Amino acid sequence: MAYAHSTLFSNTLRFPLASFPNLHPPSAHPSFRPLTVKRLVSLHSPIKASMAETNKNVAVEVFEKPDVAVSLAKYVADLSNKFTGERGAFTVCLSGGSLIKYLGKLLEPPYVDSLEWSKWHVFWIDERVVPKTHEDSNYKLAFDGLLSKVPIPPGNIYAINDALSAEGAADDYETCLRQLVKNNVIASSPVSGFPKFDLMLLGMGPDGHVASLFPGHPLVEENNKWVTFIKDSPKPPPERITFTFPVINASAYAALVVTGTGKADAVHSVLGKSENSAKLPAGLVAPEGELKWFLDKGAASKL
Ligand SMILES: O=C1O[C@H](COP(=O)(O)O)[C@@H](O)[C@H](O)[C@H]1O
Repeated sequence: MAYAHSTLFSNTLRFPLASFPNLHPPSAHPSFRPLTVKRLVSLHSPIKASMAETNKNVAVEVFEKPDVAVSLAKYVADLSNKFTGERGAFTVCLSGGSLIKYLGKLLEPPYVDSLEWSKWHVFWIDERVVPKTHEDSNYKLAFDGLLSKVPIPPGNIYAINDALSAEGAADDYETCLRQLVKNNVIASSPVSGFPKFDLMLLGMGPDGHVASLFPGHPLVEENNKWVTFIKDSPKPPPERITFTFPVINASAYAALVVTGTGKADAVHSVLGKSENSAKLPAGLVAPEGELKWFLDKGAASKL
């Protein structure tokens, strides 16, 4: 088994549908659900936009860099309150990379003392197949930066089994998730049958990858497994496990937290008017519920 350590906005301005054409993922993708822009809203100095289809929303917000963390903390806290109140548990999935530092405001008042940390269940959307003490470990990053500082029961923190091969760790993590769905800790999507996590917190690489789903890699097309593995990741380390798109896209809420000018091209490819970008993995994120992009001005500089 895997280790257990171990809103929307008032309309002020409308933009044409064509403003974010690349949010329409390729129809061949198993998780494809077309998005239709219902409204885009621009408020105060940050760009604030919201797009919605009948039963889902996509919002894009652009902040001054320090405000990314402020807004993200409020967003996570609101969802924690919602789900702990409604179902007595909050299932939240973390990425590695730059995301963790943007969660730092959760360690400050009012959140640190008011959130029901004991009801959190924490998972990894992707993990590197390295020991949990290794500098490349997404678990270590999150544990050192967040999880060790809040009273989440150790049994509610689901790290991968770092004693296994990549393939073994992916199978083991999926087995763990299946058991938690059986026990109703994780909800199940009535639409797809895949596990329905309350919140996915995603980052995006400069190449447009999310989780360990890289552009052009066959894993992007995986539509049966819940968790899979990669041994040839273009970004080191090469061996990783990752949630598949059907799991990412079954979630109730998903956030993409993307900062820096180095990601502006990929952001433009997904959200802008570029022709060939819909194939980037970030453009395939389409949760059953709501998707929100948290961008800083650098990442949004080419929109
Ligand atoms: O390798 C990874 O990269 C992505 C993006 O990381 P960032 O540092 O550019 O934000 C991350 O979301 C993923 O979890 C990680 O394994």
